[in-house]
Amino acid sequence: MSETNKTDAVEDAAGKAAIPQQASAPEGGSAEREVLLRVKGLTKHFPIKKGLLQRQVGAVKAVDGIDFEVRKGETLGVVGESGCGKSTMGRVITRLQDPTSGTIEFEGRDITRLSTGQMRPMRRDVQMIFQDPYGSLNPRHTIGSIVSAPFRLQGVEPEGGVKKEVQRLLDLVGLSPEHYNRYPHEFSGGQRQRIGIARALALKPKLVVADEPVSALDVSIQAQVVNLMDDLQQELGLTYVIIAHDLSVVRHVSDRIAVMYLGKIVEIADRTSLYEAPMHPYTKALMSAVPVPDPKRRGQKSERILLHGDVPSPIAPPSGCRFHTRCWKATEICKTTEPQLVELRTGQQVACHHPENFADQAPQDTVLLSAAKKAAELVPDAVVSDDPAEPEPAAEPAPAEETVAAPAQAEETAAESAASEETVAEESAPAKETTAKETTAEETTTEEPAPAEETAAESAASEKATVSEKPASEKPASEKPAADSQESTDK
Ligand SMILES: Nc1ncnc2c1ncn2[C@@H]1O[C@H](COP(=O)(O)OP(=O)(O)OP(=O)(O)O)[C@@H](O)[C@H]1O
Repeated sequence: MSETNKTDAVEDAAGKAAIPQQASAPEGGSAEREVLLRVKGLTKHFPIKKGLLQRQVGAVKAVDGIDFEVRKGETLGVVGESGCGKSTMGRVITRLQDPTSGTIEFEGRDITRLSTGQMRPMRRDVQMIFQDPYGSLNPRHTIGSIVSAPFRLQGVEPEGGVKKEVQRLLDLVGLSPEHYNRYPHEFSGGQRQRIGIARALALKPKLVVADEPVSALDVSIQAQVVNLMDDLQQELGLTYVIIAHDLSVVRHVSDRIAVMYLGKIVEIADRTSLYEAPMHPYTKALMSAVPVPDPKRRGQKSERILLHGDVPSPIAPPSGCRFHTRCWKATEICKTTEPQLVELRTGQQVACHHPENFADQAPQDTVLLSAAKKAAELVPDAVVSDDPAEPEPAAEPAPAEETVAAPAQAEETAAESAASEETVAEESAPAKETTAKETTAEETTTEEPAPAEETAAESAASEKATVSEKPASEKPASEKPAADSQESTDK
């Protein structure tokens, strides 16, 4: 968002979103900047306790060893499916929650173990914007009281007095200073989010962590809030970490993007590389669900990679690569050895044994796991017609050969899989025979659900999934790939 040159608002395929398209960040520009936040080996495990003695019987591994840096003035987007640990990561790096292990450095200073008192001066520099503009403002407090709270808590007396400064902040976020004495219920969702932003900016922070800042808002209002955050970044030199599951929003706001899966960062790269040449299969599947509002691509067919199966439990994540239970490229090494996050291209770090758009990191390991053959499916998106009056043809069903593996080495692996299916007795039915009741090998061995696991499952189910987590046959008719001509392009 930092090097944004706003151009005209772009409508997406459904003609509804109006988030401004940004100019690409100059190559390498972001990398040259000073590091503001450095996170190393960060973990956050929530203990699961049972019995009278409340003995710990396990842990939800919400964040499980992540490393990244945020540079001054940049926007780092963090994406991933529901329950992958994005919000927990945001709360831990702002020290709203204590990490289990790892280190967090802010401006070169280790803040990992600072006490609440020691953290107080740092709170001015690190602020958070919350997802829910309805729940994050106290309904009994006036806007003036809410926005001035940081001054009271920090004992800061702004020049010209608190009221004048609050009114300036309200004006800065596009609200009338006369709203000072009103209550949150008198405002719309978008206005409330502006109030939350004004509160976060009161103490002139250096880093703002925004957790799903626009997901609770109407699409038209989302664009306004995104624009506002962008303007404020340029005006105040802010650094953002923006957590979101809406890939269109992340694409428009971020300089670099980190992709999380089950508590791990699987890929981190600048926006252009990530969207144009994703290297982790999971990133590729996520990106295939992003609508491209490019008039030149009208009339062309596009395809989405539909991942089968639920996200595994963060209580007992799969061995090796955590994505191997849903990956169409998974081989034995993926099951046994955890891939490290390494820089395979300049500025693009990936944790994968068999990356896309790059040389295979484990070329000796070529035999696909049986689960890999039914892990993903290629679903043709609806053809977008040039003529808005012309009805869109229904998408063709995916040809049988395409149902097993996704692009790149997919043809080869699909052919190999098809051949080995006939010879390997233990292997299950081919992907085209996948039924709603089918489970992967890991699913059958997953431990009995614990309360937190249920929460994760519920949240996963309620997510407006960019990558559908259910087999197509489980979905309502309106969501089935063949019928979702407009809806699928909206997501
Ligand atoms: N306080 C908590 N106690 C126990 N488990 C928790 C707690 N907070 C989060 N979790 C679990 O940690 C995992 C990661 O949750 P988190 O909210 O960070 O994910 P997320 O990627 O932000 O998802 P969403 O997009 O739905 O908010 C989930 O399985 C969740 O149930």
